[in-house]
Amino acid sequence: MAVSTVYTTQSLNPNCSFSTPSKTHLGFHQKQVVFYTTGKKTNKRSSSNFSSPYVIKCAAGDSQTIVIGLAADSGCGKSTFMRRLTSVFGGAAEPPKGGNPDSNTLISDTTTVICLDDYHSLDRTGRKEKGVTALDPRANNFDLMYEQVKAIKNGVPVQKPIYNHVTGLLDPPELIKPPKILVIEGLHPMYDSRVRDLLDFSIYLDISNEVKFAWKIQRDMAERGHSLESIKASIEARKPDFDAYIDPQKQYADAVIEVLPTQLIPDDNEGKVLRVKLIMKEGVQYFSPVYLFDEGSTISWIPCGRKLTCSYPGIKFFYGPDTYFRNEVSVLEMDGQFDRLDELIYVESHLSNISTKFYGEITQQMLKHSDFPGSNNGTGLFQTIVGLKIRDLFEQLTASKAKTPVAATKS
Ligand SMILES: Nc1ncnc2c1ncn2[C@@H]1O[C@H](COP(=O)(O)OP(=O)(O)OP(=O)(O)O)[C@@H](O)[C@H]1O
Ligand SMILES: O=C(CO)[C@H](O)[C@H](O)COP(=O)(O)O
Repeated sequence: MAVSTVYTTQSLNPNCSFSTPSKTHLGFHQKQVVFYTTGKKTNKRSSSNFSSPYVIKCAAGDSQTIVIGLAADSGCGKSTFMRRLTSVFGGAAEPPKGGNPDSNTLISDTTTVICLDDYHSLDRTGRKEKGVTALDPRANNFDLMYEQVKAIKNGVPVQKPIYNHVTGLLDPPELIKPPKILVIEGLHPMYDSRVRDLLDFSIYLDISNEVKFAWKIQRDMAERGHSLESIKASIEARKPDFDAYIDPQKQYADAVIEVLPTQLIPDDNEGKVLRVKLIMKEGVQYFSPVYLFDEGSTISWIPCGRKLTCSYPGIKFFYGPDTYFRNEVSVLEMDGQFDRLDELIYVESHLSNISTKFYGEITQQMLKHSDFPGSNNGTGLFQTIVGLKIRDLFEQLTASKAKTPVAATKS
């Protein structure tokens, strides 16, 4: 295999050099390679696959990107969470300017969110031919994911492939420059131990089957015209691989947002009122779990009354210590939904360690995005809180790095 000219990122980082890839680096499919000369495509590619055409090695830059992993199944609220997170840092997130209109990447001043679907090694037809789902590790290129996340973390731009959800094909790659914060979101951010070890913080969105089903119906039936039968069939078809490869990642997460049916309405099967748990691992550097009233105590709180308007079935909070996959955790739980979002300030004022910069910041964020799904319940509240904790973690990590001399080289 001859590699001619590759897209050169050297102009962006003079510390980098290139070499041809090893077999391992190319991984599962090494036949289809894209060659570039300074952004111009010079050789054809197969639509069925794409692997990185080169290996980049760079000396240390001045800055290091902080990497956050967000894992969840498809349709479980990752995009909504990302919009809340980006908003905490100010500014809107947009696809790369002038790039592929079907890019899955979102860039704002501080954050770049890349979707791990872009590391599918098999396109839609390829998966069908091999009889594997996108959740199956064999349909994903973890070698490339690891190399590229590591490169970005070390301040090196990469040419990341794009999985096109419109066509089901792998498109030519896009340039990803190292941001201050890189979020890798998708099915497998914590599956491969090498990628997992690159994460500074990890989150898992754990949506129970009942709720997932209700959300899928809402989106795919109401908004996309799918039939009830096809939605059920698609959930069932994914379930074995979801259980085998996606769900186990939650054991590694620093924070889990678990979404369950309410316990306030007996035998509820509508899935509209939700019980949401924020499970926060203890002992994570730069992350101090949020607490209600008194740290470490076990507390059950019904805030409805004079200061919080509640209609049926009301609102119930719970806070306390627990264990989760043999780790010590703190759990904050909210069951029910807010009638008036402006009154959330009452709840916010009873929470501590929320990493706000001013009184009422959570309420302000929630009001700002009141049209996002989950704004009246624990999903929106806890996503906003995790966003604030990530901002705090980023600021602490940046401050600590500023004090530490930069190492001579990084691998
Ligand atoms: N907190 C929530 N409350 C109610 N519905 C929600 C919530 N979050 C997401 N949904 C529903 O799920 C759908 C998918 O949400 P979103 O696009 O954020 O998920 P996603 O994980 O990014 O999906 P995909 O991976 O398929 O792009 C929304 O259109 C909405 O119907
Ligand atoms: O689980 C998924 C993550 O988003 C998708 O189903 C997977 O990426 C395949 O996408 P498509 O259905 O568009 O071919």
